[in-house]
Amino acid sequence: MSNARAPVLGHFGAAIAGLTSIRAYGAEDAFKEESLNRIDRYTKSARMFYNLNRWICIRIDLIGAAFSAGLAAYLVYGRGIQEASNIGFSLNMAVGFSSMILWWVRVLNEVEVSGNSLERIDSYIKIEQEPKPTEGGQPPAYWPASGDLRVENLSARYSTDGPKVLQDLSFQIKSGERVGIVGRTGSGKSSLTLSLLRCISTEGSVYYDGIPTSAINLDALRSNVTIIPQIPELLSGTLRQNLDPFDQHDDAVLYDALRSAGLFSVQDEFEEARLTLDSAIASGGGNLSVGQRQILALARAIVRGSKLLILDEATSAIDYKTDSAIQSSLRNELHNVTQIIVAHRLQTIIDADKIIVLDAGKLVEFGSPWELLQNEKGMLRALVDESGDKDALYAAAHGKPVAEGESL
Ligand SMILES: Nc1ncnc2c1ncn2[C@@H]1O[C@H](COP(=O)(O)OP(=O)(O)OP(=O)(O)O)[C@@H](O)[C@H]1O
Repeated sequence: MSNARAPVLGHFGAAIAGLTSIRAYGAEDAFKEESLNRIDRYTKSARMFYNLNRWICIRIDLIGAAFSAGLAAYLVYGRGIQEASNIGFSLNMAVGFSSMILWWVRVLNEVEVSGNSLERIDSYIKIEQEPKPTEGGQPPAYWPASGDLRVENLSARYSTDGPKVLQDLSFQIKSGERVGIVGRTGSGKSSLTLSLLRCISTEGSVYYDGIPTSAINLDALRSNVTIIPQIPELLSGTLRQNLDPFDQHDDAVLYDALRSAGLFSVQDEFEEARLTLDSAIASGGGNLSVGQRQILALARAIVRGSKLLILDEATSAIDYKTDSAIQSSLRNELHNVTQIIVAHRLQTIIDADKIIVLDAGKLVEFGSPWELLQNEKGMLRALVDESGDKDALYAAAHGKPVAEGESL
């Protein structure tokens, strides 16, 4: 019965969360049917459970009643006349005893049913865990003083027997550099960001400010790197709580971060629905657009002040104008912060200090954008040539506007 109840509740929760999509795709009937099937399954076992309960109740009551009646007959008509007080006491105990037996049966039954939850907790405990923090894994207090990153022969895979999704990557990023990662879909861009955080199993070495990341505790590493994923996660509460959950900064710092992240360039100061520090945020950021969520995640990253900031297509849902405003704020506001930017949109990273081009998990090009564009057979050049605004990209990579008719 416990096993059948969870799917009913899960399906109900999912249906409520996706109500708009269900209505939009006209999938009400399919959902209703699935829901009824799950309720049927639950009802079958629930009915059996309650019937068994009644079964045992009636039998124990009958046995109890027969025992009490037998005792009463014995006490009244049996050998020697007993005192009324003794008879009353014995009968009272006999009736109480039979209801106690029933109570015990019910309690034991409950324990068995609840054991199911223990079994589940046990199976969760037995899943493979990440290494626990150790004394030796504590980094020095000054670490990280810079965002220097050195990667040597880094390979990664999602499971121990899975294929290598990154193969022998080696590169070095100086503190404060903006580095773009480009490559076709599935080339390993997101996997590279995950392996820097040791979220997937890796081989080779990654040195962050001179210390190998494999030698430090995971919590220390991850609290010193900020990653903004494609769809950022927000918590329910106010915008202030989302930016600064531990109440460590004042409003001026938070407003500055919001400005740097570009929030004020996408909303009007007098707009009724504009976001302020006191705006309520629904769980998961459900009441914000994906673009707004990305801007808030950026602001949160600025407030955290890590030395290494990874943006995984973090501005993919923002229009080009706002994206370039954000990129220029990131360039100007985050001094001495190394930025690794995974971008599909080449405009976002074409003026980066360096670009890493990945292809099928291998690093095929690494250098400044202009340098890479000189290589006629290069992959970055091919990607730029394929794109719609090739000229603007060349100009941005070169750092100056290209005059009409000038040869690239
Ligand atoms: N959770 C996963 N388990 C197993 N393999 C995965 C997983 N996620 C990605 N992969 C594999 O890793 C390879 C690289 O994927 P990755 O997500 O890093 O690519 P990407 O360059 O970021 O792509 P995109 O531009 O579409 O985001 C792919 O071949 C993919 O099949």
